[in-house]
Amino acid sequence: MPITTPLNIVADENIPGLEQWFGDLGTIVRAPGRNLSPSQLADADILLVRSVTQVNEALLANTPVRFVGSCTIGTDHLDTHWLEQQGIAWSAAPGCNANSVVEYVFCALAALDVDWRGRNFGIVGCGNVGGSLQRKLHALNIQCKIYDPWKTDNPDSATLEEVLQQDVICLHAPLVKDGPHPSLHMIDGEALDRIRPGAVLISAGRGAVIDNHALRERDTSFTTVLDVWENEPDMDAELLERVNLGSPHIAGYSHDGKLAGTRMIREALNQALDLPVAETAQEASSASSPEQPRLTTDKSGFAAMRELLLSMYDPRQDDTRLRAAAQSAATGGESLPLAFDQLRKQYPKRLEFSHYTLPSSAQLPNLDQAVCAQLAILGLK
Ligand SMILES: NC(=O)C1=CN([C@@H]2O[C@H](COP(=O)(O)OP(=O)(O)OC[C@H]3O[C@@H](n4cnc5c(N)ncnc54)[C@H](O)[C@@H]3O)[C@@H](O)[C@H]2O)C=CC1
Ligand SMILES: O=C(O)C(=O)[C@H](O)COP(=O)(O)O
Repeated sequence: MPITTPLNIVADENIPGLEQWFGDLGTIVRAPGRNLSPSQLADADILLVRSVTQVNEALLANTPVRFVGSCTIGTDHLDTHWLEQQGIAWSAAPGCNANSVVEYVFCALAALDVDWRGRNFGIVGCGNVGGSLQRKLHALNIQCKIYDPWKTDNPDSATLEEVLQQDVICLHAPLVKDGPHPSLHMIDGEALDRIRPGAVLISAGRGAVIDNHALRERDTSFTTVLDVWENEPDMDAELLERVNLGSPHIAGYSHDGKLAGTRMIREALNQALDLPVAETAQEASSASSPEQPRLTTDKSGFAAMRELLLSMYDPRQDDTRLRAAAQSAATGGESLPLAFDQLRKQYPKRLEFSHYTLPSSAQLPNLDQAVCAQLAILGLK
């Protein structure tokens, strides 16, 4: 159905680049996404959300909303079946921050001082995130096994049991509650017991893919990295004490990934409602990236690679902030759910590796060619 501008747009206040990408279309009202109510949508044509807004009949019934855009990869917060039944167009942003999550995986391993060379990886869920991780591992000559019940023709395809036997296990499955391959609590107590002592488990898909209670109750002999938690933002503070590295669901929070999400939703809206691309948005998208500080290290080998990666992004800072928030909540400060959301809202600007230039051998004589080649595979220019 043809649509005329100006439009009324209601958007999660945490979506960056709203003005550049949607400013030409009409009025933008920003609101906290976690508690959006139907009354805020009484005049809205377009609803723009991130993953914290449950978009369903309870929110949208009897509102004029005709397009819902989620500037995220995940779609488990959208009742897509109901939206389609109602003829409300919708889109998410597949792959928008996949590279950010892959970089998070390598930086988490660097933070834990786990040299990934010579280790075998297992990946659960081989879409944009898992597939990109698999390609990087192949390029780095690292073996991996994949469990993805919808992609059994993958050359690295394996059973979940085999994947859980690897040295580094990365969970990148979406949250699926029904159908032939649900992922809800796919990593239950029995699955956790299969993980080998000394292995590393990294969870950066959705929290409830792991049974958090089962994980908390176990005396695990493997290293655990959790970016996502069951019942966010009301995460289990006791579980945080048990994990080696924790963060408030920010694996995908590179500046690039967030802006890509906003851009992709504008493109999807253009398609759905037959709208032109905003000129200002085209200008914004071609803006060059700011000058980055020169990377430096006097180390060699993996120690050098580790130091360089952590100087671009160090997940231990996310861990420290989350633990401080949990500690403060336990001693009468701001509640952990509020603090969890605040940490995400005030997240520092994090740029992907591609913004950084590989140091030349003249600049860093201790850096051998093999490490330079690996850094290039990881995305440095
Ligand atoms: N921590 C964070 O900040 C972020 C988390 N995510 C989460 O990661 C998930 C994956 O992202 P993408 O790879 O981009 O999604 P995608 O949709 O491209 O790929 C998901 C893959 O998982 C597979 N899958 C579905 N059910 C499965 C099951 N039961 N077991 C194993 N694999 C299963 C699918 O076949 C598909 O290949 C998203 O759905 C989202 O929930 C995404 C971005 C950032
Ligand atoms: O894209 C996804 O899917 C994610 O998990 C996002 O990175 C989560 O970010 P918010 O939508 O919760 O801001």
